[in-house]
Amino acid sequence: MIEIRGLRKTYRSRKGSVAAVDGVDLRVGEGEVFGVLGQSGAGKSTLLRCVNMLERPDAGTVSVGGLEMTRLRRGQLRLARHGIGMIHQHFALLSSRTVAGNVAFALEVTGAPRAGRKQRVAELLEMVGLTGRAEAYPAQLSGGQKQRVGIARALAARPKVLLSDEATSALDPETTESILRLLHDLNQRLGLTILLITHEMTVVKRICTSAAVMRDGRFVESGTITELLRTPGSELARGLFPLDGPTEVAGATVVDVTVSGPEAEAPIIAELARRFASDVRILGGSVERLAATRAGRWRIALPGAPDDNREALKFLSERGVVS
Ligand SMILES: Nc1ncnc2c1ncn2[C@@H]1O[C@H](COP(=O)(O)OP(=O)(O)OP(=O)(O)O)[C@@H](O)[C@H]1O
Repeated sequence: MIEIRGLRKTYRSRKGSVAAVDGVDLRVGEGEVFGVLGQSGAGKSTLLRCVNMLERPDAGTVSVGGLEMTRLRRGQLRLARHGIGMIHQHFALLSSRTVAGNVAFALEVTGAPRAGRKQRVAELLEMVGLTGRAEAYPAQLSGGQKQRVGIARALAARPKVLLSDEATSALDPETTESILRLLHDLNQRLGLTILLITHEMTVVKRICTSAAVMRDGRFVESGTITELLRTPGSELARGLFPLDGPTEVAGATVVDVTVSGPEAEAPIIAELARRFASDVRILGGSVERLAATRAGRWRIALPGAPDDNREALKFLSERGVVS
């Protein structure tokens, strides 16, 4: 649905130049929720804004739903943007318009026929759980409600793709959860493809089926969550499941084990104890439900040196990632 190849964008000023996006390749399949995680200044916003051409890339190609965005003329681009909704960290609502007025505005801009607008606004407000707040003004709404208006507005033209620019960063944890639930629900109900940028691991954990870590304009790792969990040393896997517990134990071999999918439900540690190491100790870990899969990660101590545990380590490697 979204395909980006060799994307570059450099900002030049008197102080010098910054390669905000420095050669990014990205593919987001239809119905996928792809999260780009990175710290401030990593280039996430620039990348996102290159998808709907709010920023013009210096090099590379961006195609959305098969349309090569970099080649479109102004009029064509305006039409193409109707198929790409966008939501923002600070909501970007019109303060002088009511909730219904904000949503209706999006319909006006896209040239939707006047006759059906009222009904469509009601439909959109229902979809985001704001029925009953149609006549309120943005100043009378909570942060979560404002973002719901932002989402309704972004979906007005029935886009296939939603771009989310730190949509939950200004919200408290509970409200973040409810907005992520709504986005997940819309993804499932409408088959909406979502590309989001965030600096919060929780967002990736809750709704992303794939993710990338961006640093200094580049992706340092990228893949489906399941693939990343199976990649030894993956930063994202570590971030999704921070492990506490000591990394060294005298007289024992300490290993981290990551499993996903059906393996996360299997009694792996019990089987390990029964077959190889009855004195195995769990030092830390958890099993969690991610958007795409169920996964578990444990730090365990096996009595003896690695050589004494060769069979046990082989058993673990066959079932998950051992690092
Ligand atoms: N319009 C601009 N002019 C000059 N430099 C810019 C411009 N926009 C972004 N930059 C620079 O490009 C780099 C990437 O910025 P970008 O906003 O894309 O990162 P980000 O990961 O989204 O961070 P943040 O979450 O803080 O916005 C930064 O060094 C930033 O200062």
